[in-house]
Amino acid sequence: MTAPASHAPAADDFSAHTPMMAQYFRLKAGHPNTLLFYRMGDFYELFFDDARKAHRLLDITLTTRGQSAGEPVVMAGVPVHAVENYLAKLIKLGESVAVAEQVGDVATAKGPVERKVVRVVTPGTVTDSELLDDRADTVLLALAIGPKARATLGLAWLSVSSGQLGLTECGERELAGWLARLNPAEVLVDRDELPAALVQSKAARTQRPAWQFEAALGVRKLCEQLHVSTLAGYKAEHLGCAHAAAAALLSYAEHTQGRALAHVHTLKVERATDLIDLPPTTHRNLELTETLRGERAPTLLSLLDTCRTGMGSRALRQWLIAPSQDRSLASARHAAIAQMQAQGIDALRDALRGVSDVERITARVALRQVRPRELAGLRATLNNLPNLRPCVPQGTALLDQLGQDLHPDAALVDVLTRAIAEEPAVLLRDGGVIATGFDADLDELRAIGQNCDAFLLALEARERERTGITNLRVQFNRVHGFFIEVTASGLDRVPADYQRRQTLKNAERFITPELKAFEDKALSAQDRALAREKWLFEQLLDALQAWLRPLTQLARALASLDALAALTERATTLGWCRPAFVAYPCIEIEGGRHPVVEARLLETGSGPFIANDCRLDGKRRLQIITGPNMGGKSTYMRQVALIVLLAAMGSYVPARCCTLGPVDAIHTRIGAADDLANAQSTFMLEMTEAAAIIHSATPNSLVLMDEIGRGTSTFDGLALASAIAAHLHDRNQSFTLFATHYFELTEFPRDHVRAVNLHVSAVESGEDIVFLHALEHGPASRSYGVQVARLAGMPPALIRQARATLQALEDHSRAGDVQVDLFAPPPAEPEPEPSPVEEALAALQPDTLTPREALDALYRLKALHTAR
Ligand SMILES: Nc1ncnc2c1ncn2[C@@H]1O[C@H](COP(=O)(O)OP(=O)(O)OP(=O)(O)O)[C@@H](O)[C@H]1O
Repeated sequence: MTAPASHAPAADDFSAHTPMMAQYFRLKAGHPNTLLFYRMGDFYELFFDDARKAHRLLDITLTTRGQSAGEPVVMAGVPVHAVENYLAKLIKLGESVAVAEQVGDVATAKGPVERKVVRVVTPGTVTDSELLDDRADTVLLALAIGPKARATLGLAWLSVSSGQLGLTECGERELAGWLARLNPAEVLVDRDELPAALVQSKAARTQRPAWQFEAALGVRKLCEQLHVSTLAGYKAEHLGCAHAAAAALLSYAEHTQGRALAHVHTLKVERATDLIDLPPTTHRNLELTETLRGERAPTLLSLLDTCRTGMGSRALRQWLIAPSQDRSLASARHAAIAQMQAQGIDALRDALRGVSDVERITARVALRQVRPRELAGLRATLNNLPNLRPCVPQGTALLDQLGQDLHPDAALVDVLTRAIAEEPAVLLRDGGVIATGFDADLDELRAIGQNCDAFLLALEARERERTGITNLRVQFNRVHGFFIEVTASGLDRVPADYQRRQTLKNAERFITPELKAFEDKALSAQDRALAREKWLFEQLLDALQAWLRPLTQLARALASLDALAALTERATTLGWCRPAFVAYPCIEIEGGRHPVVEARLLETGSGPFIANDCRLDGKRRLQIITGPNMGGKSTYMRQVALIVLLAAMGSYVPARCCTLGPVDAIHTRIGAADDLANAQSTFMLEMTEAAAIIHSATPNSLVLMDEIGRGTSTFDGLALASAIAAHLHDRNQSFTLFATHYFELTEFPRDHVRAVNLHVSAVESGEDIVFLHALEHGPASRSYGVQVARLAGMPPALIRQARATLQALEDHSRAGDVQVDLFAPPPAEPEPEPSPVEEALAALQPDTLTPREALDALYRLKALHTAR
C-alpha cells in the first residue's frame, strides 16, 4: 500500500509534510505491502490506507488529527500493551506487519525521535511464542514456476521457528498434494497468474520481485546457509527450479528476521516418490488432522496426540502427514513401541511434562529474540536431563540413539547457570536478568542501588536531628526523584540549604546538595546497570550461537521420544497391535477397528465397535461392498485406510493382527460435497476425483471408492461405476474397496477374477432394521433405504408413499413392462374391522328403548368393552 495519491509525495520528497510524517513515509516506502505499526508513546499508530485497513480488520477507531501537506492525517492506533493480540489477529487474516520502534534518545532528539523497523511479522515467518500454534509448525513456502515447456515447479520451504528447510520439484498436478502436506501459512510467488491448486489454498500469498527467484542465487544462498561448497551432499545439486525458490525463500526469511538464520543448518530434499501419496482428498476424507467441518477434533491426530510437549505433537503430525514408502523408520518405531510397552513409560512421560520447547527456544536464540525466561526454561530442561535419561527405555537402535542424544553439554549448562538469574524478569529492559556473581561491574552498580535504602535511612535520621523536625521524611518517586518532605507544621524550621522542589497541599518537598549528589549517583548506577545487563545478555547470545546444532539435535530427540511415548500410551490404552510388514502384495487385517468411531461409541456409551477383517492380496484385489445405508460400509473402508496409514507412520494399529505389503498411495473418492466455490457440480467433482485416481493408482495403491456414480441418473451412474471398477481391476490392479448401492455390481466378481463380494449385515425386526455392522461374504440381499429413512424420523405418510413406490418399482423390474408412476398416491389404508362394541352400538335404536332397557344396554356395552 502507499499513501493516497493526494498525500503521496513524489518519489522520496517528503518536504511538504511535517517532520514526523516525513519520517513515517520514509519508513513506509521500505514496506509498501505491509501494515506499518509506527510507535508513538504508548501506542502503535497506523496512517492513511493502513489505518483504514486496520479499522476494517481490527474494528479499531479511525480518526483524523492535525494536517500534513495540507491534508488531514487519517490514523488509527493500538495500545502497545495489547499489540500481540492485534498481531495475532492480523496474521490469522494473512496480513503482514512491520513494527517501527523509537530507537533514538527522546531527550536529545531534535525533531521526531529516530525510529526503525525492528521486526516484520508475516504469517509464514512468525517466531513469537504468543503468535505460534504450540502443536503445529508454521511453514513459509516459496514457489518457483519453471519455463512452460518443462512444466516444473520448484518448491522451497522453511519453518523459521524450528529451522527445518526442505526442497522439492514437482509437476503442476502434484502441487495440491504438496500444499496439503506442507500446509504453508504463507507462499512467496513472483507473479499474478498461478496454478489452480495454489489459488484455492488458504495460505497467504506474498509477491516478491522476479529477480529474487534466481537459481544461481539460490545455490549460492543455500551453500552459504549450510556452510558447504556444493549441494551434492544433500542430493540437491540438480534442482534448478527449487534453487530459484530457495533464493526467494531465504532472502525473505532473512529480511523479516532482520538477520541471518543461524539455526538453519540442514536441508532435506523430498521426492514425492519417497512418500506415500496422500492427496488432499484423502487428507480431508480420512479426517487426519481436521474434521470435514474444519475442526481439530475428533480426528486421527487428535486421537493420537497425547504428547506432553509441543515438540512431540509437531513431530507426530509430521509423521502422520508425510509417511515414507521406505518402511525401515516405521519398523524402528514399532520396535521402540514394543520396548517401551515392555519397560514402561510412565516415568518418562512424567518427566517430559516439564520440558520446555527446546526447538523454538533454539530458533529464538539464533534469531536473537529469545526472552530471559525462555533461557531459564532451557536451563531447567538441561539440568533435568540426567533425571530424564534413565527413564528412556533402551534396547532398540532407535531408543538407544535417542537416549544418547539427551546428554546435556556441561559447558552450556554452566554458562546458563552462571549468567541467568534464578528467576529472571520477563523483559530484559526491566533488569534483573543476569545472575549476581556473573559480572563484577554489574554487581557493583547494583550494590549502589541496593545500598540506597540504608543511606536514605541514615540521612533521614541525621536531618531530623539537625532540624528538629521529627516527622521529616526522605522519599523517592519516579517523576521527582529523591526529596525531603516536610509538613506545614515543620516549615518554619527548614534550614537554608534546603531547596524547594515541589509544593503540595500540606507539605513542601526539598532537595539538598548532598541528596542531589546521591540521586545522580544512584540513578546513573541504575541506568548503567541496565545498560550493562543488556550488553551482557548480547554477549551471552553470542556465546550461545556455538550450541545451536547440539540444541537442535536435543530438541529432535525429545520430540521423537515424546511422540513415541504417546504412540505407546495409545497402543496400550486402546488395545492396538504391532503391524508386520512383508514384501509381497497384501493387506491382511484381522479384527480391524475404526479408531475414531470406536472412541466416539465408547464416549457416548452407544455399544461396542464391531471389528471386521480385511483380506486383500495378489489374487483378491477388489472388494464390492454392499449393504444398507448406515450399515458401516464407509466406516469399514476408512478404517482399512487408517490402519495402513498408522502402520506406515510407525504406530501400532487398531486390530487384532495386521500384515501389510508395500503401499505407495492411499486414494479416496468419498462423499459428495459440492465445490461451489470452484464452480464444480457434485457430479463433476466426483468424476474429476475419480479420473485423478484412475490416472495415478498403481498395484501398490489402496483405493477407496464410496458410492461412485450416485450423482447422476441411475443408468449413467451404474454404467460409469462398473467401468471404473473394471478399470481399477484390470488396468490399475490396485487394492480397491468399492462400496456401492448398485446391486447390479454384485455381478462384477463373476467375470473379474480378483474381485469379491462382501456385505455389511443387518436384520429386520418388524418395520425396523437392526445394523449388525459385521462384514460378511457375498452380496447384500436388499438395501433397507426406506427403513433407514423411517429411523431418521421421516413422516409416516411419506414413508407409506415411498414403500408403495418401491413395491411398484420392484414389481415393475420383475414384470419388465408396466410403467411406474413415481407420484401415484399410495393405496388407501384398509378399513379396520368394527369391534364388538361398535357393532352393538350400531344395532341400538335409542328411540325404541325404555329407560330400563337403555340402562341394560349401557351395562352390556360396558361389559363388552371390558372384555376386549
Ligand atoms: N463396525 C461398527 N461397529 C459399530 N458401529 C458401527 C460400525 N460401523 C459403523 N458403525 C456405526 O454406524 C454408523 C454409520 O456407518 P457408515 O457411515 O459407515 O455407514 P454406511 O454403510 O457407509 O452408510 P451410507 O451407505 O449411508 O453411507 C457409524 O457412524 C457408526 O456409528
